[in-house]
Amino acid sequence: MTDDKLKPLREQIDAIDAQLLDLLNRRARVAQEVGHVKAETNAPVFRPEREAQVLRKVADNNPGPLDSHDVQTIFREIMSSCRALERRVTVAYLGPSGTFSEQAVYLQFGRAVEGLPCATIDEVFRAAEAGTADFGVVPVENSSEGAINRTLDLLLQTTLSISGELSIPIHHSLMTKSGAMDGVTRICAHSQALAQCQAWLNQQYPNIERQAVASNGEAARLASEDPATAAIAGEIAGQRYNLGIVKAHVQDDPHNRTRFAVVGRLQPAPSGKDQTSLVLAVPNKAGAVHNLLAPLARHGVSMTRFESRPARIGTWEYYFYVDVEGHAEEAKVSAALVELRQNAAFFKLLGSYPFTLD
Ligand SMILES: O=C(O)C(=O)C[C@]1(C(=O)O)C=C[C@@H](O)C=C1
Repeated sequence: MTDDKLKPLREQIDAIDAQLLDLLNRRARVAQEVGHVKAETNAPVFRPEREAQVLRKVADNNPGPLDSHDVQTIFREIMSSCRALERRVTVAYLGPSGTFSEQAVYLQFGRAVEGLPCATIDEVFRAAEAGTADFGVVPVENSSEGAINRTLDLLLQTTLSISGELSIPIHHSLMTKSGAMDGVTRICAHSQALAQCQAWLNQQYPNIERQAVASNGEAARLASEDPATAAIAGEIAGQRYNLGIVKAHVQDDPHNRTRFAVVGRLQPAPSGKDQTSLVLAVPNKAGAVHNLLAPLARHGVSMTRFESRPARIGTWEYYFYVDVEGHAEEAKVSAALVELRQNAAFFKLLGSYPFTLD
């Protein structure tokens, strides 16, 4: 009875799927042509500003009933597959596979990329600097634990630019080989994850040793090899290493998120809604920071982030990591940057890129 009713509806879906398939391949053939044009001039395959515009447009024009975020996810994958026909880009990230960094790679680039897992954040930068990877994806900041200091230090030294950013929810699970805690003598995770679950661990397992390891993915791998080791990691890492969940969502803050930056040699053109990141330092005098930032207000440029980090040269001096709204090529941003550069003891433009955070 139900099947009788379903049959004509499924026939409609089949007919629409055939049209979609045809349209998708027509789009792919045009992308191939774009690829040929780019190859003639050695132009970059990945154009984040164009992808951001396509995604904004489909969300703006979406009549429903599909949710706009879901439509964007579909189009992200369509563009990823089309891009891969031009050339498959390689993206380095903090591995092993199963980490939140890997998840961030797929969220930003879609699935049709070559992921290159690296053992450390330093290696991610090196891979992109050496050209082994086209881009690197690195964690910048966690909503409960603050800045990822190693990334901030490397951004200061690198020749790469920031070409994009994204933020993803971070849900940690406690996992073991058996799915239970019997016989477990240590809990492994990245130091950030241990910090993000500290209150819960103090309450539930105050007497089990905690060990910081290179990544949550590495913790999951260790737990898969040793029944006396538990891992705190994302569920994807647990699935990859066949772990059982002892308890899901053990992070102290249920809204825990991490912001990632995409680094590479590419400097994206303006997309219409962009953000610019820079690092500044001022001489250690009263009012210096206030004076330093005055050009932003004067030119009507909004600051969206301000983070300080000790310069570690023995005196109380700081580097300031600043994000502002707009692209460095926009007149008012460019004018403010010229003045900021004049006032600062140190000035480094990290990059302008499409604004994508919610
Ligand atoms: O417009 C381009 O430059 C393309 O290569 C096409 C396309 C797409 O599929 O829409 C694919 C890759 C780029 O990153 C941007 C967009």
